[in-house]
Amino acid sequence: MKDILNVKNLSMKFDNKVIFKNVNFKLKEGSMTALLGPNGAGKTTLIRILMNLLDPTEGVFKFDKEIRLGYVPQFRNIDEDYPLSIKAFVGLNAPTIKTKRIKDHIKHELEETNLLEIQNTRMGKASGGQKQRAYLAQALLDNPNMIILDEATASLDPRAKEELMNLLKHLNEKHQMTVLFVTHDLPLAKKYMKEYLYLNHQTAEQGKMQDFKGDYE
Ligand SMILES: Nc1ncnc2c1ncn2[C@@H]1O[C@H](COP(=O)(O)OP(=O)(O)OP(=O)(O)O)[C@@H](O)[C@H]1O
Repeated sequence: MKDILNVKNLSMKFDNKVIFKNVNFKLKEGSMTALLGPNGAGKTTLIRILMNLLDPTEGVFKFDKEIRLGYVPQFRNIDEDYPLSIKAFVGLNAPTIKTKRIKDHIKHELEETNLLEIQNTRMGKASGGQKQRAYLAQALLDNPNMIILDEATASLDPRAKEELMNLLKHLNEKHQMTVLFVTHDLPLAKKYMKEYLYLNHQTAEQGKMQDFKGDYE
């Protein structure tokens, strides 16, 4: 498998505070990587840099030119009276005029994320797992071949966590989706992820998930 991301000598400082320095790593196409590290190690900062939302202090990174990036945040701030249905919420990431092709695409992603049967449920009434899967469906509308998830299982119950992880596994195995998954949940990462990238002490270490020995919690 080819490398789809090459990060070289990446350093980040906020004011004079060094978050990480000289970070080097590569990700392979179709890899499933847990981005691990204690609070404040810079996981979200690294993701924001990779998504071009923040400039690193030093260093470079390069995605393969065929990469289409999707991003799934941790769901939050959806009030109980939020009016949109799950289907309408997912469709926010599609053109306003819903042609048949677009409607079919939305339906396909609702199906892919096990939301089709409850597509008319209001987002405000949906469970945490359903809301989180709606965010995933939204991201999938962009046809990404790499997806970054930032603590997407953090506030889910155990069953909803497993369901989301099984979806990621399916996307990885059936659609060769490359996955980068920020998490503090080591047991979950050990069960579903294949590789790890561990940010700690201002540096990054990479390896096979089954060999991860860090114990930072
Ligand atoms: N825009 C900013 N300006 C100044 N400091 C920042 C900024 N963004 C993040 N930081 C600091 O950078 C450090 C790394 O934050 P970051 O959110 O990347 O860590 P993290 O590994 O994602 O942590 P957590 O696991 O708690 O989410 C923290 O000390 C944070 O306070």
